[in-house]
Amino acid sequence: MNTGSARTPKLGVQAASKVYTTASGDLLALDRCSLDVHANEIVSIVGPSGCGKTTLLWSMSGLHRLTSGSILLDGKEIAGPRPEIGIVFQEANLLPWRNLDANINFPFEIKGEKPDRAWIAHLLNRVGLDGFGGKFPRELSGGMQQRAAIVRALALKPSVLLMDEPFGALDSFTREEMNRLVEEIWLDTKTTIVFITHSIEEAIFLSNRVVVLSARPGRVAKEYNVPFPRPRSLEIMATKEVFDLTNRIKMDIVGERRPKGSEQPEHKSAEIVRIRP
Ligand SMILES: Nc1ncnc2c1ncn2[C@@H]1O[C@H](COP(=O)(O)OP(=O)(O)OP(=O)(O)O)[C@@H](O)[C@H]1O
Repeated sequence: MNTGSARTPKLGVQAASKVYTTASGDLLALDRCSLDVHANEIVSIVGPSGCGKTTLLWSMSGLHRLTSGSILLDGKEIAGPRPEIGIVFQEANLLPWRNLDANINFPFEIKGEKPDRAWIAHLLNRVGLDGFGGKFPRELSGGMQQRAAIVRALALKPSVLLMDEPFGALDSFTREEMNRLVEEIWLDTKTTIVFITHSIEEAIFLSNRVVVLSARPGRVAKEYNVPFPRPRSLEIMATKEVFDLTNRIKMDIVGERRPKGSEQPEHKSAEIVRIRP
């Protein structure tokens, strides 16, 4: 499914800046933010609230235009949404008047393409929604709706899946279940995933790399490789190494949140930290 080479990042963010024009003036959300995501990686993006995570993800999807800078997919600049890039939002956004099958078919109808039924059946089975195709969103729990949203995105066989805090609204038990599901799907498909979350535990559980953004305007402040073996069992997640890494990232975010007076923080190029398993 992936075509990126070892040299060319699957998704490249180059000096991305985004200014929102608001009633009270211009707001710089991203400031020359650069980041490479390699094929088959799961990269999580964390950072203080309002630092520009969603802005960055939407820019990566082509849904948001950057003020300056560029987004490259397999080395080629993108100028708008691309079929190779799927996205899952915090809300499942299923159409309430369509049943699950019809919701999953919807993007294909828009594109005038035939869905790959065998692949969709495989995905529904993978996420435990076998036999639910005739159900309407109101008949499904929040976790089931989000699983359906993941199937809808993966049905299009994207080579990159962008996930914007997809499990933020779920209870912690369902959230852990969903994290295991994403890991399983990734082990299955090796789809490149960029995942935004407020939960450092979730980021560490899922990722090959965790990227910490600075306080707004967002830039990459730090990166951590996450070398723990997969599947990441409860035992692995309870180790001192995971605990220490969680705390380091927490401290980074708290540090970024601290008021820095009127000066803009000066960001050095991102430090890459390697943790031994
Ligand atoms: N459409 C918009 N118009 C104006 N300002 C916006 C818009 N979208 C986001 N912003 C502002 O840009 C900044 C970054 O927002 P963004 O949602 O990208 O941050 P975030 O890190 O995802 O936030 P959170 O952690 O709260 O989810 C915030 O100050 C936000 O208020």
